[in-house]
Amino acid sequence: MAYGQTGTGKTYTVGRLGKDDPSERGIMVRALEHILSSMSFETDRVAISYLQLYLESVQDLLDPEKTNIPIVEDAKTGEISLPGASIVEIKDLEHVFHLLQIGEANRHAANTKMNTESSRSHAILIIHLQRSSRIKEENSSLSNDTHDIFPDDLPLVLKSKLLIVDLAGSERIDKSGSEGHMIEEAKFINLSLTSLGKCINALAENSPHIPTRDSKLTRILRDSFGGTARTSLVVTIGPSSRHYSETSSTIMFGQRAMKVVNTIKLKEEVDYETLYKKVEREVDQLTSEMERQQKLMKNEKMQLDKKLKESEGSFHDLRMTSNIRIENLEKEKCQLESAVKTLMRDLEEERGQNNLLSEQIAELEKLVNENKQQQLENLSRMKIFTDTTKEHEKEMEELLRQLQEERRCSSSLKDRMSVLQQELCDAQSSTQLQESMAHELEKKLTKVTEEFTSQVQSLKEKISELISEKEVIYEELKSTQEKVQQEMLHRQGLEDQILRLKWSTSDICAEESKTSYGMVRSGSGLGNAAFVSKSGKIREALSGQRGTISKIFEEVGLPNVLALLKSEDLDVQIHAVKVVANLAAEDINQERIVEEGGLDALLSLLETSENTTIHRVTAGAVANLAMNGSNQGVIMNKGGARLLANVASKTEDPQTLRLVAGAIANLCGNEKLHLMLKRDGGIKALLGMVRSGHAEVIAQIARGIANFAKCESRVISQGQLNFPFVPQMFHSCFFSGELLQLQLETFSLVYSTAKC
Ligand SMILES: Nc1ncnc2c1ncn2[C@@H]1O[C@H](COP(=O)(O)OP(=O)(O)OP(=O)(O)O)[C@@H](O)[C@H]1O
Repeated sequence: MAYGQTGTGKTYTVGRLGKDDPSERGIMVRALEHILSSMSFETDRVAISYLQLYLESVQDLLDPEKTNIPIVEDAKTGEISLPGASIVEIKDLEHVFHLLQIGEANRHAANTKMNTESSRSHAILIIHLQRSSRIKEENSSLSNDTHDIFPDDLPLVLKSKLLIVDLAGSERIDKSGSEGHMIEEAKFINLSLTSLGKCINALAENSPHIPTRDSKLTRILRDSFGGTARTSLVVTIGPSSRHYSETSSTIMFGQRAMKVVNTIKLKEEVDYETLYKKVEREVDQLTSEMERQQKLMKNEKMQLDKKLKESEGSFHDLRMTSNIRIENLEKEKCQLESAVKTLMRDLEEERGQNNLLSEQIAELEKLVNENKQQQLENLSRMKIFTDTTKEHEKEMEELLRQLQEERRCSSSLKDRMSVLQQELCDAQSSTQLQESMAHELEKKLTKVTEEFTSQVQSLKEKISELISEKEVIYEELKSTQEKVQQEMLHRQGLEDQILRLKWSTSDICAEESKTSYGMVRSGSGLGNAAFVSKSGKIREALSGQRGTISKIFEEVGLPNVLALLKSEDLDVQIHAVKVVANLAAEDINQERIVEEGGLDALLSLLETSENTTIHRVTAGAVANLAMNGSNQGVIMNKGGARLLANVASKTEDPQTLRLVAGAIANLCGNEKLHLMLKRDGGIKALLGMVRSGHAEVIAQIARGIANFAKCESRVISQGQLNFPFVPQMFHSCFFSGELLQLQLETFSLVYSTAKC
């Protein structure tokens, strides 16, 4: 900037053209001359705008019609631009002269006292410089994002702007001698210069606020003084002492301006246009390369398709060959399987024969078990035989296991064949490998076949061994059968003996049906002596028969006899009860029969059986057991009185009633059981049997009453005798001669008891 009083040589210093004499040239021409001499038209560009600021209006000196050009400030960078101004690119110095001449011609000037050609406007020459460059990353101040996209060899543009300002004169209005319109000019000039001075002052003082918006001059120069720009100020003064104050003011202005500290910054930015072109070129190259690659791929694909077809043809041939081989192998496999099946059939036949043998052995075991004597011997034989059979079975199992192994071998052969099939499928690329595998498989198959043949041979040998062992077993079986035959004959003899015993027992029972069992023989009741004297002969006969029974009993054993009480055969059951009844007649057997469970079996028969003979004979047996004092309590505890009463209520058979009455009569002999007898209905049943009217029944009833009364007489002193059945008996019975004595004795006892 050239600052100074009017006529002091600002325009002379800055804007002189010096077209013919280079020494006459001002800073504008010299600057452009210097730029043009150092620039390259390939990479660099220089253009100028020539403006004037007149009355706070920006005008284009190169195109005077453009007036009031707006001043635009970039919000981001703070750069000032004048969008409406002409920007003319400079090619050479002549062009510079031409443009500056145009601008000079259009500049507003007026005569002042100070200067006949005083510049009344601020002339501003803006030189736009642009230099293309390529800067590596380390030297670049560009943002990281830009470098991420274009990592190296970036097309960059260095931009610069040189403003050469020829300010209007800075003198005061009065001194300049301006009048009218010129006063207005002077005011605007002073306004802009004053605001320029304020800005310089603020910059010199590092004030936070620079008042650049006060005038258009400071707005245009905003990015050209202070901050990042380099500013040079030419101060022009007049040598005359008359202009002392102006000179002083100008110099002070210059001094303040010297205090302004600037920090220059290089302005560079990416040349996006060039970059775009470059990228576009690269895209074109890549597209053509891609098309070329696609073409190549297409050709390769065609070649590969051709090869694939050829491979498929060869693969088809290979598969055909493989299929033929597989068929051959499967045929061999079928043959092997049929051989295995034949062997299996033979083995099954052998097994069937062995099963038959086992069945026969089981039958033999059944027969042998029937005889206890021979059982142990037969068992030992059977054990030996079973062991032998188990061994044979083990051998058979071993053979079966071997056979299963053969089957497993066969299945593994199948698996191998399937693997071979898979491998054949996979062997698209290698026929040789396929053939070698098939050859190997054939070898394995041959080996397996040989192994199988040898195993079959060994099986055959084992089968022949089995056959010889089977013959030995047959011999043993024959001898065992002969022994069983002998055992059966022996058993037949034993069964004959049992039959004979049954018959003899039947005879004894027939006799007994007319008498009683041992109960009448025992002498616990009243009237016993008379009865014994009358039946003495019978008893002698019975005694002989009981001897026979005792012998059987000793031979067979009580448990076995008692077991027959539960026989399914009614005839056997009846005879068994009869035998037990006779045994119970003996004092020695009575307790033992109860201990061995005979009483339970008899009571069970009384409860469950519907057979009258069973009822009769069982009642006799219970009556005999009831003769024993210790048995009486057991009978009562097991509900014997209740069961006897139940039988008595169901039957009208005098023999049965006689035996039931006898049993209850025996129980009546035990004073401890009287309450239970009453509770279980024994006394009531005894009394109810009077309805029979049969002498022998009445006799037993009377005996029971006598036993009861005899016991009651012993306890009468401790309580009152309740004997309600006596009158009923008197009323119901008739007195036979045989029983008269017994009944008299009974009644006398009853009455004596009642009296007490
Ligand atoms: N160094 C110099 N040598 C010879 N002549 C000079 C010199 N400086 C200025 N002049 C002459 O002085 C006159 C006034 O100069 P100039 O027009 O450059 O002053 P100015 O400061 O630009 O005035 P204004 O501010 O009014 O335009 C001109 O005729 C110029 O030729």
